[in-house]
Amino acid sequence: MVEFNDIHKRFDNNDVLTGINLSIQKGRTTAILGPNGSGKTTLIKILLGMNHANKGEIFVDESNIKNNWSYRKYIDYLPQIANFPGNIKVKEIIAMIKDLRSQPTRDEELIEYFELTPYLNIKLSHLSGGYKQKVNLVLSLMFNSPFIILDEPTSGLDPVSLIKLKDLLKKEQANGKTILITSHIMSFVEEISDHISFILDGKVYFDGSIEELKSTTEETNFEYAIANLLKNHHA
Ligand SMILES: Nc1ncnc2c1ncn2[C@@H]1O[C@H](COP(=O)(O)OP(=O)(O)OP(=O)(O)O)[C@@H](O)[C@H]1O
Repeated sequence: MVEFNDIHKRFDNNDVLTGINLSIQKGRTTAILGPNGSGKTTLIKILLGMNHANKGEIFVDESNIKNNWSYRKYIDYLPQIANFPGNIKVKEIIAMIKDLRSQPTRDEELIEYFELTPYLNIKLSHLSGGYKQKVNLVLSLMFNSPFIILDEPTSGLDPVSLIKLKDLLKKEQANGKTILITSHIMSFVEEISDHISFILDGKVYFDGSIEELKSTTEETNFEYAIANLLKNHHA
């Protein structure tokens, strides 16, 4: 569904991505993992046209995205840090984002699901981090698009909300959606991902299933398997 071909990205003297080759398969949940600063968010932003690659090409459904951004209509995106003006109320930001796309939305269902009804008249600046994240999840997922990209969706969520998010994503998977996530919470990644792409030193260092990762690293525990990738790399 998405093919990254030899993607390079440099910020000033910082070579962040130095030849990323990666396939995101339709109907699968792919986790892009890697240490802090390895370029996960940068790669997502390049796919969305928010950053420009210095080299390389991206194909979505076999069509080069260069000068053809129509595929973005079919993506729900949760940014790692969503900054909206703090003096706007929850219900107002939801209405504003709804107005941007004239499409049917499922905001009411999601507001109820994340128990946000009592907070609709609260200003964003008055919300806790976890509630802000729940509002961001409603904003990102309300268009019910077939391709979901979530950059650190677990950020600030308490255990009950985390379980709710996992259940919601499992339902989306069952409905055939394609999901791309980044997260540093390995239990979350292990539970919902079909495929792991691990970025290190600007390249894809491991690409395969969780089972393949465990057998490659000879670790039965997923978190240790990821740590093993890093340890062996630096050995
Ligand atoms: N707009 C920018 N200008 C300059 N440098 C940038 C910019 N955006 C990202 N970077 C740098 O690119 C590198 C990769 O950043 P990125 O946010 O993609 O990493 P990440 O893997 O998502 O990290 P984390 O796990 O900490 O969220 C970092 O060194 C970061 O400082």
